Order: sequence, then C-alpha cells, then structure tokens
Amino acid sequence: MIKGRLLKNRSLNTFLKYSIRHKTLLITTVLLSFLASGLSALPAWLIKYLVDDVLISKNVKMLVIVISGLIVSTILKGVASYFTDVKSAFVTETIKREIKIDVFKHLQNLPISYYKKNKLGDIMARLSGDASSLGKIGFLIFDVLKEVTTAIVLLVRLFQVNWLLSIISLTALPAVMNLIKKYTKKIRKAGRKRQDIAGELIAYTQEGLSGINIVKAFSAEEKAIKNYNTLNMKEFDASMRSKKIRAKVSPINEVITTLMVSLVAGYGCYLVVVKNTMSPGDLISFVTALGLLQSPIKNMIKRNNELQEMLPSADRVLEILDADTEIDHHGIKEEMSGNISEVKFEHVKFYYDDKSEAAVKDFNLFVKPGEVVALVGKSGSGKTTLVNLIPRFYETSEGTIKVNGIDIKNYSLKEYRKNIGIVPQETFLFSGTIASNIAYGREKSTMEEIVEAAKMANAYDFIMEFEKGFDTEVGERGAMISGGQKQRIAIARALIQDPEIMILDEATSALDTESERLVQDALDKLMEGRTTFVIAHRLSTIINADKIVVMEKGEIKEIGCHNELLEQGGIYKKLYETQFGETA
Ligand SMILES: Nc1ncnc2c1ncn2[C@@H]1O[C@H](COP(=O)(O)OP(=O)(O)OP(=O)(O)O)[C@@H](O)[C@H]1O
Repeated sequence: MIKGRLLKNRSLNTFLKYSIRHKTLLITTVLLSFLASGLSALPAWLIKYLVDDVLISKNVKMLVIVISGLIVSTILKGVASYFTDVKSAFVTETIKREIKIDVFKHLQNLPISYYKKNKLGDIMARLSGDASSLGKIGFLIFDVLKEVTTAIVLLVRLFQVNWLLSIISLTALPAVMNLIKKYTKKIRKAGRKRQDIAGELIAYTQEGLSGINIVKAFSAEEKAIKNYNTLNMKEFDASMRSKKIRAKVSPINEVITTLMVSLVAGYGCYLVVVKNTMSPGDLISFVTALGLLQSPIKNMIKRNNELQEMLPSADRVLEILDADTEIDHHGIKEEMSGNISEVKFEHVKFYYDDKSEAAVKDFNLFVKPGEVVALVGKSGSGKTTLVNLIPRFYETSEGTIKVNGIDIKNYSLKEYRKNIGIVPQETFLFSGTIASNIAYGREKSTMEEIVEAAKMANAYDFIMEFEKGFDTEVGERGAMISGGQKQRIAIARALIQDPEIMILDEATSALDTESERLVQDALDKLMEGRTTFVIAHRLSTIINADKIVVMEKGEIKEIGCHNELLEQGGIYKKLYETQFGETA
C-alpha cells in the first residue's frame, strides 16, 4: 500500500522517468545489488551446517567447506557492494545533474513576472538543495531495493526451515507496517514545512546580503540579525519536530521485533528439545535468518522515513517546472525580415493581475523608424510597464503592439528580442572581465569590436587606466567600478548588439558633471539612428526627443515635441517647471 502511494508521487515518477534514459546502467546496478544482497543472507544457510555437521557430527571436512564458503561469499559480496555503490552513485549523480540543468533551462524561459512573484533566494534553494534531494531519491531507492532483496532471500530461508514458525514470526509484521503507514504521512508533512522554512531563510539571507549597504546605512544590523535568528529558530523547531517523529519509529519497531524473536526462540526450543522435529542447526539457522532480517527491515523503515522527508523537498523543485514558460509566438509564426520600419501601439491595455486597475490604458502611438520617444510622467504613471511590453517581458492584456505591421506576439520571441537593446536604470554587470561584459551584447564579438564599442561609449579611456585594461575583473555585481563607469560599460554592451529598437531607462541618480556629460554623450550616440523609447529624466533627452509622451495613470495625456507641449500649457508645462525649473 505504501509502495502504491509512493509510485503515485510526482518526484518519484520524475526520478523514474529520468532513470529510464540510463536503463542499461540501471539494470546492471540492480543485478549487482541483487547479488550483494543474496550473498549477505548466506550465513543463515552456512550456520546450519556448522552446527549440525561440524559441531554435532564432528565433520571436519564440512568445517573447511563452511569456512571457505564464508570467506569467498564475503569477498564476492564486498566486490558486488562496491560496484553497486559506485554505479548507483553514478546513476544518481547523473540524474541529479540532468534534473538541475532542465530546471535551470526552465528558469531561463520563465517570464519576468515569475521573478517578480518569487523570491530569488527561494528559487536558488529549490535549484540547489531541493534538486539534490531529488537526486538523493536514487540512493534511497537503490538502498531500499537492496534491503528488499536481502529480506526476500532471508524469508525464503525461514519458510524452508519451518513454515509454521515463519508465520508465527511474521505476525508482528502487520503491526510494523501499520506503524510505518502512520508515521509516513506525519514525516512527509513535517519535511515539507522544514523545507519551506529553509527556503525562506535562504531567501532572507540572499536579500539581506544583497542589500548590505542599505542595512549598514540604516544601522539595521541588529534588526537583520534578529530577523535571521527568528527564521533560524523556526527552521530549528521544524527540523527538530521532524527528527522527533522519525526517532520514534525505530525503537517501537525494535521492541516489536524483539518480542517476536523471543516468541520464536521459545517455540523453536520446544520443537528441538521436546518434540524432536527440528535439528539444532535448523533452529540456529532460523534464528540467524530472523536476526539478519531485522537489519533490512530496520533500514527499509529508516530509508522510507528519509524518502518521505525528501519527497516534499523534491516536489519543490518540480513546482518550478510547473510554472508556465514564455510563449515563443502566438498563432502562425512570422519571420522578422528587413529593418524595423515602424512601431505601432493600438489600444494597448495591461493589467498586472485581473483584480488590479490597468497599469496601461488604451495606449495608442505610432513611431517612425529612428524616432526618439521620451516618456515622462509622475512615479507610478506606467512608463516602466509600457516599455516592458515592447520586448514582451509582459504580454499585452488587450490591444496590439505592431512592429513592421505585424503583432509582436507572432514573432519568435528570441529572434524578435535580438532587435531590442535595453539599458536599464540600474546597471547589472556579470562577474567576469570588462571585455566579456561588453561582448555579452553579441556572441563572437572580436576584440576590435569590443574596443570600438567601448570607445563609442566613452568607456575606453577609463578601461585603459586599469592595470589589466579590458581583462579587468569587474567583481561580483560590478563592485569595483563606479556608477558612471558601469553605465558606460552597459552602453557599450548595447552598442555592440547594434539593435534597431532601443529602450533606455535613464538613471535618476546624479553623477558628477564630467561623468554625466560622458554618459549623456554615449547615450546620444546609442540613440542615433535607432527607434528609441526612453524613460527620460534628463532635460537634454526630453528637449531633443522627436515625441514626448506625457503619461498619467497609464494613459497618454499629452503628446508632442517640447515646444508644442510648453505652448499647450498643460501637465507637461507644470512637470517641466517643477522638475527642471532651475536647470531651465
Ligand atoms: N510587478 C507589479 N505587479 C503589480 N503592479 C505593479 C507591478 N509593477 C508596477 N505595478 C503598478 O503599475 C503601475 C505603474 O507602475 P510603473 O512602474 O509602470 O510606473 P512608472 O511610471 O514607471 O513609475 P516610476 O517612475 O516610479 O518607475 C503602478 O500603479 C504600480 O504600482
């Protein structure tokens, strides 16, 4: 019954699905494990000959046979065990590796909205710790298999000696099975809780360390430690709860089995001494087999408990695979051919979720190739949401965005996105060299192209000032490089990609005048000849834009160039006066 339920479990099924890919190796491992288990039950047979033939009948020849048998079988068992362990480790590790890469691939194809809803630390916990649990299921299955085989061989010996005595000895088995059933559910539930809390703890750690400068700036170290400790204690409690449940099972099982062995020893002695229907060798062989049976049963229970605890953790990995990936294209796939001729928004509407108010409402705009569109508006007016719709980070809820007259949902996502360059407000650099960060924009860029892009982005001079030049490691999260320098590397990365559509989110944080001038100049070069959507914060960008789109509550309120909008004397004029009054 337990086995039936196990097979219905998703993690186990997934593990088996992956296992089938390695069936030859799997069959070899299982056969080796059968051999090792069979040989470990052999003493139950040999002991009969040792007692009846060697000790009672004083047959010395038999002593040699028994001892040789014992030595040879132990060596064989050792060899078989070694190969079983190595092969099962290989299968398990291979499956773990395959599952992890599949989960990572899936993560790469999940929409941005998934990452907004789920904490990064929790995703990482699922990919590392929980994926390992899924892999460990393999070890447990092999172990359980080994124990089951040993148990079967020993049961054969028991029934061979005396069937009635065997049935008496096995009466305790239903009680043991019942015990397992009762605790299985409890252990699984406690395991899931522990795993969820562990995920929370990792997420908190990741968040706390990523924002360490904010923690320090607010002198919030004590608070961070306190929060960490609260979660740490919660994990400790959950872990202890699950360990306590597990710890109960083995002693109860041991008491039951000892009672059973005592009963057998009593009745067996009666058969040997009073009834004379059994040889002493058979009784000792029987008791040996029964004693040897304890270990596989105990291990089966232990492994089952571990399995129950691990399954929820493994399920957490599979939950990632449940999340819907981005849709490559809707309807018939359209090819992206030729240059971008136009971008058109037709009655575009977007809701983050069904219940919320639309973040973009009935947005209509026609953009000619090479035009620069500056989006302005108060915080929360929907500028970021709108630009996120262009690379299909989010899909429009209603209406269409057309590029070259075709709904962008019909283009193959990867092909379409290759035409779009993005320079976000906060620059993200990957750990690696400056050169590799610039080359990230286009695969197989040559060093000349990297240098050229760096020069255009006004990054060349500062890069060459570093001792290792383009080979300078930017450090994790680009820690060694200043804000303005990072921005220029990001601009070089976009330039090397040479996209036709550019999305810029201008940084609001002020740079020093010189750095600001260099960044602005690099941005101007980046925008040149490209259809650009810019969430504008700099006055010069706004004034030079072909179209300024003034947004409020997701809607276009005003549209036109700088002078036209000033003349209108509406929202833009007010915004301009409040934000740029002094500069202007
Ligand atoms: N991931 C999200 N889930 C739900 N609502 C969101 C999400 N992101 C933004 N919103 C909501 O959508 C609306 C528009 O936000 P958006 O970030 O697009 O504005 P914005 O003009 O770019 O603001 P800012 O200038 O401050 O960046 C806001 O009401 C915001 O609360």
